[in-house]
Amino acid sequence: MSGPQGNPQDAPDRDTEDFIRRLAAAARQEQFLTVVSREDALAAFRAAVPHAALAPEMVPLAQALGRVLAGDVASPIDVPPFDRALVDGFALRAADTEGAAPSQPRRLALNREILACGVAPALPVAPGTATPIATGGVIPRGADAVVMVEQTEFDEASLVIDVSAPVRPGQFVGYAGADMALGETVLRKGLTITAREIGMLAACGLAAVPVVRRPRVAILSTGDELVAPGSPLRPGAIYDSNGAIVAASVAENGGEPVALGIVRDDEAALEEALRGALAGHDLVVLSGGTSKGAGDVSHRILGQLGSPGILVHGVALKPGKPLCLAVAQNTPVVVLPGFPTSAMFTFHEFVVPLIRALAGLPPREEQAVAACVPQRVPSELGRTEFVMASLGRGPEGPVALPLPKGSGSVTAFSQADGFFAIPAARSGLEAGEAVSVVRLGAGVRMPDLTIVGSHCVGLDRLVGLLAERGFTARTVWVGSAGGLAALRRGECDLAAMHLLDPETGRYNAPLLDDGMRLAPGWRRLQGVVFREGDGRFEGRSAEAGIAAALAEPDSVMVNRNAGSGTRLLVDGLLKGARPAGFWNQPRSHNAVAAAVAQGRADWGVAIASVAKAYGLGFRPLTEEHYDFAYAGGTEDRPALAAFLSLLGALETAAALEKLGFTPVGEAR
Ligand SMILES: Nc1nc2c(c(=O)[nH]1)N[C@H]1C(S)=C(S)[C@@H](COP(=O)(O)OP(=O)(O)OC[C@H]3O[C@@H](n4cnc5c(N)ncnc54)[C@H](O)[C@@H]3O)O[C@H]1N2
Ligand code: MOO
Repeated sequence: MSGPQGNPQDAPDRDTEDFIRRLAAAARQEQFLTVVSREDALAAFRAAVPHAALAPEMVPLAQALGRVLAGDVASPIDVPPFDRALVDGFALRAADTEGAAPSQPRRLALNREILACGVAPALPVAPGTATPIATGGVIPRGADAVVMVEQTEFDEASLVIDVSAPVRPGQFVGYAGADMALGETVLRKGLTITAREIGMLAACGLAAVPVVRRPRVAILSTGDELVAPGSPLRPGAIYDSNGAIVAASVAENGGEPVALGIVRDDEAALEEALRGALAGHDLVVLSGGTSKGAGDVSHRILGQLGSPGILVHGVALKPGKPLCLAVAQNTPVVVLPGFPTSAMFTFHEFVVPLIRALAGLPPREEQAVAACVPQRVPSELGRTEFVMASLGRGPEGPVALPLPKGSGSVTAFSQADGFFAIPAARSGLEAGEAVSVVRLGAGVRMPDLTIVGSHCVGLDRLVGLLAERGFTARTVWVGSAGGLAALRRGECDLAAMHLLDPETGRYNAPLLDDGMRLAPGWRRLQGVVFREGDGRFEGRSAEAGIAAALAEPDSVMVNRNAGSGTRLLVDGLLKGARPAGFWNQPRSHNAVAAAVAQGRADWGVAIASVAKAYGLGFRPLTEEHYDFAYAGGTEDRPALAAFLSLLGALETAAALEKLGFTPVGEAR
C-alpha cells in the first residue's frame, strides 16, 4: 500500500515524502513576496529594462500594413512627376483664348499628335495651336492650360477647334510635385502604416520601407490543470485562456506573439521551457504559479537563471498582487498572476507600455469618463484596488457599476467599459463618490439599455432580437434580488427577476416598490435534477426520489443561496432536514447542475433547460415566473419601449418556446 494512508509505523514512503516536501516549500514562499507600491514596481522595471524602440528593418510594402515607421520618409520624386491634364480636351496657350465669346470664338489649329496617358509629347504648342490630350497626359511645351473637349467645336475638315470662352492660365493643369514634392517629408517616424500610407509610398515608387522590428514576445502558461482550447476537458482541468488573451494583446500592441503553450508545474520542465523562451525573444511573459501554492514554481526558477533575476515580486495592487518582474540573460521576464482578470490587469499596467515602447508605438491612449458610484464599494486597505465597471445612465449623469466578478473571471475585462481605482489608503468609496473611469476600448459606447438581475438564456436570445432592432443592451448578472436593488438605486432600466414572495406564494409582483412596474416575461419549469440511472430517482416522483435520497446517509445534495426563489422550493422539499451538502449554496442553476453532473452532489433543484444542457434526469416541480421590473414613467424611452414590445412579439414567443420556456407575453 502506498500514499498517505500507509501504515504509520513504516518509514514515510516516497509519495508521503513528496507531499511533505511540497507543502513545506509552499509555506516557505511566504517570505518571497515583498510587496512594493505600483509606482516603485514600475520604476524598478523601467530602470532595468530599456523602454525604447527596437532597431529598424526593411519590409516590402505588401508586409508593411500595421507596422510602425522607423524613420521619416521623404518622397524621392515629384508626385505627379510632370504637369498633367486633369480633363480630356486640348492643351493650349491661355493667351490665345483671350476675349473669346460665343459670338467671337477663337480658332486653334490642331497639332498632329494625341497625348494619351504615358505618351511623351513630341511637338510644342505654338501660338494659335492646340494638342488633343487625355486626362493624365503630359502637358506639352508651350501649353499652359487645358480646355475640356465639350467646351469646344471641332471641325474635322480643317482640323481646327473653336473655343468660345476664355481659358484661365493653369486651368485643368495638375502641376509636378503638387501632391508630394521631391524631398518633402511625407510620412513621419512612429506612424502606424495603414492602407492610405501604403498608397503614398507606392506613389513615390518605394517598394520597401523601414519599420521598427516587432518585439518577439514568448508566451507560456503554467499549470498542471491547463488544457489547450480544442482538447477535451478532463476532470479538474480548465482551458488555458491566459495564453490566448496574452497573445492577442501582444499583437494588439504591436508585438509579435510567439505562443509556446502550456508547461507543467514542474521545476525541471519549467526551467527548460524558460531557457528556451529566453533565447531569441525580446520579452517572455508567463502566467500562473507566482503565488504561494505548492505548485507555484515560476518565480523560484527565475532566481536561478542569471542576474539581476527578480526585480519585483509582489505589488500593492488588487488585482495583481503576486506579479513578478525579472530580467534574466538580458531579457525581461514577466510572470503574471494566474487568475485571468489579474493577469490582464497587470499585463496592461506593466507589459503593454514596454511592448509599445519596443514596437515604437506611442503610449496607449486612455480616455476617462467622470462618473459616480451608486453604492458603497469596499476595498482592501493598503492595496490600490482597480474595480472593473460598466457605465450606465444614472439620474444625474454616468454611473459606474462595479462588476461583481472577482480576479478569477475571464469575462470581467471584456464586459467592463473600463475601470476605476480606489487608493491604497482608503478602505472603500462611499455611495455617490466621483470616480474617473478609464475606458478600455476606444469604440465602446454606453448601452441603450442596462438589464441587471438573474441570468436566463431566454433573455440572451431577447437581447439578440433587440440588437436586430438597433438597440444595444448591457446585461449584468447579480441575481434577482441584486437586480431589484439596482433598479431601486436607479442603476438599471430593467431588473430581470424570479423571486417568490413567501407570504403570498406569488412571484415578483408583490416584491416591487411603489412606482415600479412589472412586464411579464416567461415561465421556466423547475424540478429536481439527478444523474440519469440513479435508482433513487428513476421511476419515482420528485418527492419520492428525495425521500429515498434523504434516507441514504451517503447521498449529498446541492442547495441554493438564501433569498433565491429556488431555495424556497428546496426548503419546501427538505421540510427542515439538513442532509449532507445543505451548506453548499451556489448562486445559479448552472452551478447546481454542474455539481450533480460531476458527482460532487447527487441531487438539487434547477430549471429544465439547464438540466437538459447537462444531460441530467429531471422531475418537474413547479413553474417559475421570470419577469422584468422597471420604473414607472420610463416605458416610453425608445430602448425600453422596444424591449417591452419585443416581449409581446410572436417572434419572441417562438424563440422562447424553442429554448424550452413558456412565453406569457402575448397575454398582456
Ligand atoms: N495563500 C495565498 N493564496 C493566494 C494568494 C495569497 O496571497 N496567498 N494570492 C492570490 C492572488 S491575489 C492571486 S492573483 C492568485 C494568483 O496565483 P498564481 O499566479 O500563483 O496562479 P495559479 O495559482 O497558478 O492560478 C490561479 C488561478 O488561475 C487559473 N489559471 C492559471 N493559469 C491560467 C491560464 N493560463 N488560463 C486560465 N486560468 C488560469 C488557475 O487555474 C487558478 O484557478 O493566487 C491567489 N492565491
Ligand atoms: O492579486 Mo489577486 O489578483 O488579488 O486576485
